[in-house]
Amino acid sequence: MADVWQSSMDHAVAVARKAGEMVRGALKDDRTVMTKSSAVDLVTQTDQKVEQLIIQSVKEKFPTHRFIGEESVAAGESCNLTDDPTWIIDPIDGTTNFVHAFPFVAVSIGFSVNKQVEFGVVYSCLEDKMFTARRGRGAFCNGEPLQVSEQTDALVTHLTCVFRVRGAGTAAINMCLVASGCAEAYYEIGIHVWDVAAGSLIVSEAGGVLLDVDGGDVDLMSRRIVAANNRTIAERIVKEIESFTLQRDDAPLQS
Ligand SMILES: O=P(O)(O)OC[C@@]1(O)O[C@H](CO)[C@@H](O)[C@@H]1O
Ligand SMILES: [Mg+2]
Ligand SMILES: [Mg+2]
Repeated sequence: MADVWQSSMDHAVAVARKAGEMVRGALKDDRTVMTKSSAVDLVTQTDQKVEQLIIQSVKEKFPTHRFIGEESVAAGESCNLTDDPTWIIDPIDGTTNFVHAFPFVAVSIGFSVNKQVEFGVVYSCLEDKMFTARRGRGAFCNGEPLQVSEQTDALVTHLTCVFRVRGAGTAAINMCLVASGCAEAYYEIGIHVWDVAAGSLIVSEAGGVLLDVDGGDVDLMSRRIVAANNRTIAERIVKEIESFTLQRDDAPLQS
């Protein structure tokens, strides 16, 4: 049966590649850094230009679709997920890495309909790795199928004291490492929906498990996530985490 979202997904892959070219080009230029919510929340003109590039090109092709983009939200746009087809965009996931030319920098595009992620595209642009997933149809890296690891002993991306730990500095790539079988798990409290919308589908389509840090179902607006190769490891991580609650991404704006 024809896939109604295939042309949107093809467009996402094409525009992510273009965005990656922009990011690679910008690495050769001066990278002027600004801050957003705190001294460690960085943004560059490249983040803003890449988001404009993606949104503009999607608007031309799919004028009725909606957007949640990191830099648009930072500029005051709302962050509410509706049932409408919605592009959830992190133009550069790993801005700190980008500023330092640390080679893990991703363009992340998730696409949801009826609040369900239909496809995810994460382009690790300095590695030239294009991760894709379509709901119900598997996850791929540069066209090769992805499968989570079968290990029962965990290598974890991000913070924890009981497992062996690595971190790429980008939620999107950390999740693709789990999907690729290079790490068994990733967890984080403090991410935003644009960091994980695409990566979450890539993990689940590669056979992985997603949980909230309290062990319930994952909620992409809650700013908390555990992604693992299997339920046993996900639940072990849930047991170890001292969880806390942050203001949700879709909390009403303060006036
Ligand atoms: O602001 P950016 O670069 O889009 O994203 C910030 C980020 O890279 O920082 C954290 C690193 O662990 C992750 O939560 C998240 O993906
Ligand atoms: Mg990000
Ligand atoms: Mg970003």
